[in-house]
Amino acid sequence: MENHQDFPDDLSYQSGYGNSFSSEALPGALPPAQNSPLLCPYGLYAEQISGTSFTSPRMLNLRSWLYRIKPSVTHEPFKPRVPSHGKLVSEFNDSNSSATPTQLRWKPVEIPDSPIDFIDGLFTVCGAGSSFLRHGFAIHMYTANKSMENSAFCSADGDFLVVTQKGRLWITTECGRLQLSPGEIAILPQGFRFAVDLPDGPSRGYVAEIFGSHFQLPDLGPIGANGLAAPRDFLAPTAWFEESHRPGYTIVQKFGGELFTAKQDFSPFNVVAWHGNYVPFKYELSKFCPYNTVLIDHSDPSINTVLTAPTEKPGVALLDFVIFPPRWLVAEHTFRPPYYHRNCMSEFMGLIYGGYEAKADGFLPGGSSLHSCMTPHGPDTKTYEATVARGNEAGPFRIKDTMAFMFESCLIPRVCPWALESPFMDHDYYQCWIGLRSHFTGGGTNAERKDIHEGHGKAEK
Ligand SMILES: O=C(O)Cc1cc(O)ccc1O
Ligand SMILES: [Fe+2]
Repeated sequence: MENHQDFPDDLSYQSGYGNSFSSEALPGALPPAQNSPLLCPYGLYAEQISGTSFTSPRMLNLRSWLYRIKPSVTHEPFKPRVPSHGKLVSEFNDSNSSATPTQLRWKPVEIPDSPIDFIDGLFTVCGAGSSFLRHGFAIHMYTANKSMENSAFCSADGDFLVVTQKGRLWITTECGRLQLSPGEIAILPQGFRFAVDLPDGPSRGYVAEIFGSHFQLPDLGPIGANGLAAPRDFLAPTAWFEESHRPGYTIVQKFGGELFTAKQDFSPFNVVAWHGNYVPFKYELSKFCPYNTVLIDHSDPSINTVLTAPTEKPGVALLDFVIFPPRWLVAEHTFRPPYYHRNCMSEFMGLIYGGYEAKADGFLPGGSSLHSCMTPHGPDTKTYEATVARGNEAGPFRIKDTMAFMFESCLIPRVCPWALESPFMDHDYYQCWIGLRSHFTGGGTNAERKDIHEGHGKAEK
């Protein structure tokens, strides 16, 4: 039995990142004046899900109240899943991953022909820190070709930010349903149960999971009150429930990177009404309103931050989600592609569609790259040569039909062995820079240079 085949085209959503929502699938299902009445309307159970400690400051406090047919606790004990998954990591150490300063790049991972759902198709590429210590992140990818069957997934470890790259996902959550197409992202917060159906068959994408922090919209500083990702473009689901008897229904819970299963005989999508601010969202990346340089020089990519998961240090992200969307390049006498650089933050990149402005070849939709802390990187030789050949007079140019993104973290990722040994690893990545020639015009001996500097010039000697 597939999960939930019948998503209507006109699913309704509620808008506004960070809002406090309320939603009823049956009129009057929300208790009017309190969260936890002795008896709830329709005989529902009240259940709270907390995404922050009870005592977190009001500005940061995240929680929702779910009114459901049976509470989540109604299940048999959790048991380690058989077969265990084996390719999910949530506490990165030298027994399961290794760090390397080498520039890494992967070709798009092929979606297998044999049946595989979102859970089994998920694998950790790299990450840092620990879900147990509530500080860290994991970057996963998934390839799947079939819907989850009679089961729901849940990460107790962290929030999922899902970037679909190929194939739509229909995601049923406890708060309602989300339809996700390539070019859209979903935030599925820690602890929420969800099921992934694949209406188009094969699907591939990226997931950033964060431990101990939640995504916020970035401050806009001098940009002002508008721009970048607008809160109203983030869509939360509306309440939807099913009251079906589902013998053998399995909750698959990711807990400390291990999978556990618990059986129950009903669907977990039995929430008839809910209210609160701890909710799943989706966002269409084409709605992003980019700001950028209008005269000279290349802006730092932080200007394109969609969401940021902060650490306790001001301005230092556990994980930033940054995009490189279509936009005009207009800077004068400027090297317009990304500059060559080394960064104390680590940069994982993916490509959803089109090409990426810093790489003429080799970085393909569905592929990825990792440039860790202080690892030098920048445009490939072809991009450099073509940019310089275009010269200073390049007019306004519109970057079109592309969507690349970056997960940027202050923590240094360790890479999982299956990612390092992957057949999709591009072992020749370094070659893309090897051809960068010296264009240095100040050659000669120090004495000759001194002469030139003092105006005697070489020819006069
Ligand atoms: O490395 C990358 O391609 C990402 C990136 C893009 C950019 O425009 C400036 C800095 C940066 O790290
Ligand atoms: Fe970079």
